[in-house]
Amino acid sequence: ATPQKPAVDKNSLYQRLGGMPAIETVVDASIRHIHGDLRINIFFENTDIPDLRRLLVEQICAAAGGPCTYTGRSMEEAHSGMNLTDKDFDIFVEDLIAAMNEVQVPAPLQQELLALFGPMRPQVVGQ
Ligand code: HEM
Repeated sequence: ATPQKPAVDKNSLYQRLGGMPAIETVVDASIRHIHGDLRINIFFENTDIPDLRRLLVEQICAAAGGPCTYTGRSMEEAHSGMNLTDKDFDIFVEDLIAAMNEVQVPAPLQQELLALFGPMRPQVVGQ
């Protein structure tokens, strides 16, 4: 019989990161770093953080090849009216890296994750 296709590719970034628990750990640490960062935390003052957490987990899980569907808004819509700059984006990425270092994501996997989000810069900045 033909083996059934697995729902989640065993070699996906999702699997190599450590699945859902690992993604939740990364998102929680990232939110902590961003929230503690006086340079950008003002943007989040009216944000429902549990909501943002859920959407970030979905988005990273889906982008990494995991069994999730992102149910949030487009990046343009989510960041519209914020007028984010390249500098803001760089600070955000800096906080993500600090978070991934803290929870000990191996450097090569960090690079893979950042490669998924780097290309979103034009959809996030200047909206
Ligand atoms: C690639 C980089 C980024 C990704 C992947 C990302 C992802 C997201 C996601 C998934 C949401 C929720 C969408 C929704 O509400 O439907 C969101 C919202 C938000 N993002 Fe980002 N984001 C990025 C960069 C940034 C940066 C650089 C800032 C500010 C420095 C920022 C500030 C915010 C804020 C304040 C919200 C909440 C909006 C609200 O309260 O309605 N984001 N982001």
